[in-house]
Amino acid sequence: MDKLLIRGGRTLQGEVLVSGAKNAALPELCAALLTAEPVTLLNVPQLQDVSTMLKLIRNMGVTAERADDGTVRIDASALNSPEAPYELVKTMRASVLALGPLLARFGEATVSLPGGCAIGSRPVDQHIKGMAAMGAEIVVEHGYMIAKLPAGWKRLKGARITTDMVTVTGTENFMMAAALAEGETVLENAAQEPEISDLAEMLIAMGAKIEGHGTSRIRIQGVEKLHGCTHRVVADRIEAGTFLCAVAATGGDVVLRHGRADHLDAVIEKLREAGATVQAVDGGIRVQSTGGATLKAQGFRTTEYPGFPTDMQAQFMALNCIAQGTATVTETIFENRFMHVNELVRLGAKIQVDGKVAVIEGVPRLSGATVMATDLRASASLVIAGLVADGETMVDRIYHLDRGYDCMEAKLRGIGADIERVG
Ligand SMILES: CC(=O)N[C@H]1[C@@H](OP(=O)(O)OP(=O)(O)OC[C@H]2O[C@@H](n3ccc(=O)[nH]c3=O)[C@H](O)[C@@H]2O)O[C@H](CO)[C@@H](O)[C@@H]1O
Ligand SMILES: C=C(OP(=O)(O)O)C(=O)O
Repeated sequence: MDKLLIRGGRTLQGEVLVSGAKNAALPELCAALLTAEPVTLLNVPQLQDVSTMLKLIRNMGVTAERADDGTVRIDASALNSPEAPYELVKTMRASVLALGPLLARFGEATVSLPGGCAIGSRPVDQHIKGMAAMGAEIVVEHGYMIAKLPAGWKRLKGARITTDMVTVTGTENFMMAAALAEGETVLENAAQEPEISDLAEMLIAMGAKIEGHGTSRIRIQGVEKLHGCTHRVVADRIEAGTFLCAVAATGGDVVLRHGRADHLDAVIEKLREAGATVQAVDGGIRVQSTGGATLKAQGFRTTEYPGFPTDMQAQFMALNCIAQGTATVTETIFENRFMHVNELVRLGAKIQVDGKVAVIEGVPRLSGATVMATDLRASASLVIAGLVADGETMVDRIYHLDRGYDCMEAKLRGIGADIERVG
């Protein structure tokens, strides 16, 4: 099993190319199921989750070709098996995004329940509630959501859907299903993440009628058919945010090419308050920092976009570990997203957790050790901690990292980090 070996203490300088967003590419690969015409996605990141999603849609009779330059061509004209089996869904929760497109295009879907994961129980009750509101008959049996249109129906029916909480993949599933439904769908309490807007723009390029994406009320007028399109996947704000935290913590001067500062307001604000200089520059983001104890620890609460993203909580916590002062971090989205804390403590961090709240007291130095990654962003926080720690840090179980970071160690090496993958 691959591990990352990091020799800490280097500052980072140069330029990093930010990849396409995992959380946009995954729903967009599913959106290609909505049409029988070819769809081309550009800037698709090289990630394990993308490979899993391609496997999932190929399993449905879809042709999907991936080129080294990030182009993926999908032809779902021969879609013949509307099923997302447990073996694939269990490794990637985003498989639930097949539910809406399959129901809309094929009139039925059998999608495995994803089950819990390291960061929380992550139920899909809202996805089920929304599809049912559009008329789908949906039961949960033998670990699967089995959904179909009522007898005699050709399409889902538009509906008003108000979810109990803001759900990102829920909003995406409803938007995709509603694009081909009969009549109007209004999504209240919709997620506003940039990935939602990126998906909406792709759907609009396919002929969908969508308004209000990027706000909490999205209106979709269903159309009978969608056509093919070419769409470029938006830059990954979480990858960019991860590099921002890494450079702020180690010190250095790095430009994140293609990074979108306007998608990272809450994180950038905190990095500035911590003492880093972060600016939007032409075609990217520049971060300059003197690193370590010159920074001040920053408290924050994770919330839905445009608030501080839960997917950045672990990485910012790594920075807080070596900053001056004490910070309180509250995780409000997932009930178990502090799995990185015990591993950071193994590196010498001082952190106390009480329920949703972690209190981090900055220490002058971390010292390298072997640590274990437990989920995707926890892995990234351990890499950042390893970059600032004295001596060698070995991060084990980096298959979690490979799920969502495109060539992370090569990108870090390119800006001066001493990091290598070992078997
Ligand atoms: C592929 C993808 O885009 N993943 C992102 C997406 O996950 P995902 O879409 O799974 O997360 P949600 O926005 O749905 O989850 C938000 C909260 O709602 C709860 N919930 C959600 C749906 C539901 O049916 N019932 C329910 O109780 C969840 O358990 C969680 O507590 O948004 C998360 C929150 O920003 C990010 O961390 C993930 O990176
Ligand atoms: C939690 C994440 O992803 P997923 O929803 O795919 O598990 C993430 O990207 O941090």
